[in-house]
Amino acid sequence: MIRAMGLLQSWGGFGTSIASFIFLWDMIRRYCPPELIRAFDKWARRIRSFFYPYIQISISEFMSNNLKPHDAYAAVEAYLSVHLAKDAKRLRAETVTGGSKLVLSMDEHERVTDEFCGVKVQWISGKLVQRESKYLPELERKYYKLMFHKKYRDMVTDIYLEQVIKAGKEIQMRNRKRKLYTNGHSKTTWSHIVFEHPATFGSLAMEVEKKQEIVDDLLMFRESKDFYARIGKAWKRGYLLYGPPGTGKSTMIAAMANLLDYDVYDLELTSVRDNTELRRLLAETTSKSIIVIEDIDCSLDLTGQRKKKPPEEKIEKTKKEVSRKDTEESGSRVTLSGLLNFIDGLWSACSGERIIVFTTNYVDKLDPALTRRGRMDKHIELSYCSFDGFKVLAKNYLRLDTHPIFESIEILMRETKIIPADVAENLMPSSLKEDAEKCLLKLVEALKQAKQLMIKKEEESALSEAKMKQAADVLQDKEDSIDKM
Ligand SMILES: Nc1ncnc2c1ncn2[C@@H]1O[C@H](COP(=O)(O)OP(=O)(O)OP(=O)(O)O)[C@@H](O)[C@H]1O
Ligand SMILES: [Mg+2]
Repeated sequence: MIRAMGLLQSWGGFGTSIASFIFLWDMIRRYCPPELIRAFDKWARRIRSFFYPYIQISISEFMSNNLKPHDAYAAVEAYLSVHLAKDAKRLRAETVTGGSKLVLSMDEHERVTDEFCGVKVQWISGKLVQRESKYLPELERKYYKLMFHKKYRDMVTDIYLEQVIKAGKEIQMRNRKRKLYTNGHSKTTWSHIVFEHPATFGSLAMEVEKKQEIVDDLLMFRESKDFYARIGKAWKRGYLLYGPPGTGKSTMIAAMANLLDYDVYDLELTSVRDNTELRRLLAETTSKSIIVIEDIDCSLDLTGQRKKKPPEEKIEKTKKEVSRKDTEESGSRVTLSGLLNFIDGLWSACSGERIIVFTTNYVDKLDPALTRRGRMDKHIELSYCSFDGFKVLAKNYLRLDTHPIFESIEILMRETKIIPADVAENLMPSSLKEDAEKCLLKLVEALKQAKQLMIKKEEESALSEAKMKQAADVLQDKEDSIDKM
C-alpha cells in the first residue's frame, strides 16, 4: 500500500514536471525571438538524429520557394487515401472538385503503416503553422512525413517512393474529371469544359473484328511506354479517320478518349493565325490526351491558300465550307508543312503519351505528305452501315437482338447504302408510344427510299453518259466529213 502510494506520488511528481515543462516551452515559444527558436529546433534535431535510427522524409503541400502546390504531395495523398486511409482512426471526408463522390483521407496527426517488400514504413500526417514575419498572417502547411529505419534508406528513396508517386498519379488520373479543350472563336489559348461524351466502342456501329483491332491497338499503345523508349521513338500515335459524313468519325474519337481515359484537344486550325501560334498551342497540350483536327482537307493546304473543292462537293453546304470561309476572313496562315514539322519535330520532344487524330470525308484529296506511313500510323475507314453495324444500333436503341423484320433489313442493306447516322435516326423512337417494330419499319422505309434514289441516280448517270457518247459521235462524224472535204 505504502509502495503504491509512493508510486502515485512519484507519478504525480512526473505529471507536474511535464506540465511545468510544457508551460516553460510555451513561454519560450511565445516570448523568444523566432530566430532563436529555429536555431534551438535545429540543434535539438541534430542531437536527436545522432541517437535515433529512423529517417524522416517530409512532403509538404506547397513548394517551399514559390508556394505552388506540390505535385508529389497530391500524389501521396491520393495513394494514402486509397491504400491506407482505412487503417487510420480519424479520417477527413472531402468531395473532389466538381464531383459528388466522397474521398477519404487521413486527418491531421494520424499515423498509418505501409509494407513494401517486407519493410515497414510509417506515414504521418501533420500541419505546420508558420509566420514568416510578424506583419504577415499565419500560413498553414499540411505535410506527410515518411518514417523508416535508416538501413532501408536506398530501397525506400529509390524504389518505394517512386512507386507511391506513380500509383498516386494513376489514382489522381482516374479520379479527375476529363476535359475537352477547344481553341475556337479566334481564341489564342485553349479553353476547356468537362468532357462527358457517352460514346463507347460498344455503342459504335462497326464490324466486330475491325472494332476489336482498333481497341487492341489503342490499349497496346497506352501500355507501350518502355517499348517506345527502347526503339527511340516518341510515345505518339497518329490515326487518320476517313469516310462519308455521319459514319461515326467524331463518335469514334469520343469512344477512344473514354477507352483510354484521355483528355481531348479539339484543334480548330482555321482559328490559328500562323505556324508559331500552332506550335505554341500544341506544346501546351498535356500528356494523356488526344489532339483532334477534324476535316483536315478543309482546314489547310500546302501553300497556305484555300483549296478549291470539286464541283460535286460544292453542292453540299456544310459547316466545313463555312469554316474554310472563316479561315479566309481571319487570315489563318497555317501551312501543312508547318503542321507536319511540328508533328515530326518539336512535338516529339514533349514528354508523355499523345494521340493525334485527323478526320476527313475525302481521303483521296489529302496531300500524300499527310497520309504517308509513319506519319499517320493507322488509317481507319468508317463507311456505310453494314448489317453487323445495324445489329449494334438495334441492340443499343431498341434492346433487340433479333426480330423477323431484320431479314428484310439485311437484304435491303446489301442492295443500297445508308450511313449509320441515318440508321440511328430511324431507330430513335420519336415518342414514348413508338415501339421497336415501328422504328424498324421506319428504317425499312428509309432503306427503300435510299434504294429508289440510288436507282434513279444510276439511270440519270447512264442517260447522261449516253448523251455524252451521242454528242461525241456527232462531233466525230462532223470531223470525219470535214476531213473528207
Ligand atoms: N458508326 C456509328 N455508330 C454509332 N452511331 C453512329 C455511327 N455513325 C454515326 N452515328 C450517329 O450519328 C451521329 C453523327 O455521327 P458523327 O458525328 O460521329 O459522324 P462523322 O463521321 O463525324 O460526320 P462528319 O464527317 O460530318 O463529321 C452521332 O451522334 C451518332 O449518334
Ligand atoms: Mg465529325
